[in-house]
Amino acid sequence: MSEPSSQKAFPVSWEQFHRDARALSWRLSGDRGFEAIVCITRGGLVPALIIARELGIRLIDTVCIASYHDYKEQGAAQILKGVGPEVAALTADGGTRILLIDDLVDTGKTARLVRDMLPKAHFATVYAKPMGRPLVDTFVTEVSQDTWIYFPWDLGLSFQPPIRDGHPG
Ligand SMILES: O=P(O)(O)OC[C@H]1O[C@H](OP(=O)(O)OP(=O)(O)O)[C@H](O)[C@@H]1O
Ligand SMILES: O=c1[nH]c(=O)c2nc[nH]c2[nH]1
Ligand SMILES: [Mg+2]
Repeated sequence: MSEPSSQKAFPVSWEQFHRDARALSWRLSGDRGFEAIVCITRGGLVPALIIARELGIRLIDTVCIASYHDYKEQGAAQILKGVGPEVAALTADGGTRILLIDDLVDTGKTARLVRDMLPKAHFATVYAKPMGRPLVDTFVTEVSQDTWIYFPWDLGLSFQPPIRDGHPG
């Protein structure tokens, strides 16, 4: 997906991401019987660490999907790797004891692919946009469809021109 300049920017710091992933952990806590986390790489790796730590889940696997090949073009979504044998053993009932994690749902294309693989898994994301929201069971913050979320692992420190010099923000 492109990141047009007309989109609103929602930059997220490491501290804020940690706080939001913890808030998601709170929403997922309680006696829910999750035995494994499956995170959708790569963005799901970071919240999966935080959620696994908070919920005490040690069996963690990945579904590797490549759908946005760079910041300009959205390529066809491709599953590069499915779950391994330990998690596959939990899929006979559709995956009710599996917690699926991603950083965000946008159009829902990625979520739909994974839902097809694990239809009864609980799907949780930190952020959600309206188009993808119906595919997510639990999330923390919704942003508008025309908002681009900037994750801390994609950002760096840079000079900010003073607002009076025409800073776009
Ligand atoms: O709802 P969608 O429109 O499918 O978009 C959401 C997906 O896009 C991003 O991943 P991306 O494919 O950019 O790869 P990455 O996680 O490796 O950065 C994000 O991490 C989600 O997985
Ligand atoms: O860094 C990102 N921010 C987003 O808002 C987004 N939507 C799809 N893929 C995305 N990646
Ligand atoms: Mg991703």
